[in-house]
Amino acid sequence: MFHFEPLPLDGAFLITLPSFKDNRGVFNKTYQEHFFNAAGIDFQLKESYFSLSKKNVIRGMHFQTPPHQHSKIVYCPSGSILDVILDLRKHSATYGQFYSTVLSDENSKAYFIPEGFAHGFKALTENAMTYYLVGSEHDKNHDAGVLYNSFGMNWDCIHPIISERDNSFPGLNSFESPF
Ligand SMILES: Cc1cn([C@H]2C[C@H](O)[C@@H](COP(=O)(O)OP(=O)(O)O[C@H]3O[C@@H](C)C(=O)[C@@H](O)[C@H]3O)O2)c(=O)[nH]c1=O
Repeated sequence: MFHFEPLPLDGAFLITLPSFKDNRGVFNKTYQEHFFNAAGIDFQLKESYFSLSKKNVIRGMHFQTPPHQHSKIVYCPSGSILDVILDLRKHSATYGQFYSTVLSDENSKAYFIPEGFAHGFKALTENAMTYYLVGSEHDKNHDAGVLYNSFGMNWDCIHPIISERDNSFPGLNSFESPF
């Protein structure tokens, strides 16, 4: 069974995926419309992708701006990541607040991340896989971000491996949220 834990950031959930282990290995279910709807989540899949990251890679904090904003389901089928979501909804009581947790092949946890959030993570292992189910198609002109170290998250990482683009995002304080 899916287990949906509502997070303190309204609309976001930490999900425990159904996981079946036997002598061959493991089988995990990542999405089933009926159960997501029953938990109050309306999600329409438009795109899916995954990344593989070296240990201490930080990717984020990413989102797509309106009218291409999206919700997404994120999980880690292989290795482990420290995964972070940041509320960018201007009228939200938790604007600027974040939540972080470990997603891994051991714990079978996933996030449901609503529209209006930024998302990022640090790879805790070599070859950490991050898998996404996404509610809108990629649009490079609306692909945006907030600087990963500008909102109070302790990444516990002195020399992260990070892209130039991610390092050039505005900090949360100088960011005008479109959400
Ligand atoms: C996200 C994305 C990237 N790309 C391209 C752009 C670029 O050339 C290459 C790598 O893109 P990035 O550096 O943005 O990859 P990455 O940093 O892994 O991007 C991901 O980061 C995490 C934190 C998320 O939340 C995801 O939604 C996504 O934004 O892939 C697509 O073609 N489609 C896509 O949907």
